[in-house]
Formats: sequence, C-alpha cells, structure tokens
Amino acid sequence: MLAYRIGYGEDAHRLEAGRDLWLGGLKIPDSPHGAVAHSDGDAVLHALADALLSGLALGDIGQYFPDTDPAHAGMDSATILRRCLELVRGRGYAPLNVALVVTLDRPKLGGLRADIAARLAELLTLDRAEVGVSFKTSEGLAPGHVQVRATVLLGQTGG
Ligand SMILES: Nc1ccn([C@@H]2O[C@H](COP(=O)(O)O)[C@@H](O)[C@H]2O)c(=O)n1
Ligand SMILES: C[C@@]1(CO)OP(=O)(O)OP(=O)(O)OC[C@H]1O
Repeated sequence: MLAYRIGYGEDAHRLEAGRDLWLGGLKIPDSPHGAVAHSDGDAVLHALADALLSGLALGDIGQYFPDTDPAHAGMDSATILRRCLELVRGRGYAPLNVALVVTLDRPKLGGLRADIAARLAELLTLDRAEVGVSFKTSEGLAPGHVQVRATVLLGQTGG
C-alpha cells in the first residue's frame, strides 16, 4: 500500500515601506511595503518549503539555509523550495496537493490568485487544480506583517 504524509509550515515577516514584496515566486506590483528578511522574504515559498520538510520530519528551512550565512542574503526563495522538493523526492515522496492561506491587509491579492497558483504549480510540478491559494486580511490586527500557513499532502512515489 502506498503511504501518505501530511506536512504543515508557517512563516511570518515584518513589512517595511520601500522594500519589494515577494509572494509565491512573484514580485507583487504596487505594494506599499515588503518583507524584512535575510532572503527575498517570500513567506509563501518559506511556508511551503517548511511544510514539505515537516511531512517527512526533515526539520525546517533554517537548518538548511541559516539566516546567519551571508551566502543566503537576498536569495531567491525558489531555490529553497526546489532544494526541499529534492529532499522529499530523494526519500521517495512527492507532493500531491498543497493548500495555503496568506494573511495580509495590503495590498489586495485576489487579482493575482491565478498567477500565484500557476507559479507554485510550476515550481512543485503540480497541476493548477492541486494548488489552493486563499487570502485573508488580519482585520487590521496586524497591518505591518505578512503571515502564511501551508499544508501539503505527500504521497509515496514507488512500491
Ligand atoms: N490581501 C488580501 C486579503 C484578502 N483578500 C480577499 O478579500 C476578501 C475578504 O477577506 P477577509 O479577510 O476580510 O475575510 C477575501 O475574498 C480575500 O480573498 C485579498 O484579495 N487580498
Ligand atoms: C530563508 C532564511 C535564510 O535566508 O532567512 P529569511 O529570509 O529571514 O526567512 P525566514 O523564514 O525567517 O527563515 C529562514 C531563513 O533561514
């Protein structure tokens, strides 16, 4: 019988004016602020990467990409996601579907849902219909902050 594993990941970053906002591998146009981070600060890709690792109890991205390493400064977080996917595949699993929630007050992201899902599907080698993307405001409780929660279902690829 094939085995299945569930993974869960979260990430949060403080937002500051004058920075680019990266989410799901896309630079969000006309954002009034962007993430304060060591890398490009893409909280969607970080939460998904942690979800992949957690499904197989492989730790978290900070272990593989320490934020104390200057080599990771400003890095494209797609590199982090690809590496975590390789680790998962190396253990005989692959993602079957992912679901994520982005909590962000501004800017509104609804118009970018299809683009973000398409980019994530490409990075994860999934169909668009296997990538669920939801947006929530914090109702003004955390306007200077972006938070992402992500789940993934992993399926065994062999045997
Ligand atoms: N950055 C965001 C946040 C939310 N949305 C969309 O707004 C709708 C209402 O969100 P609530 O948090 O008030 O429930 C919902 O449909 C979200 O998709 C958005 O587009 N961008
Ligand atoms: C990605 C890494 C490494 O550049 O740093 P940040 O961009 O600050 O992101 P975070 O989600 O806080 O933690 C993981 C880090 O190791």
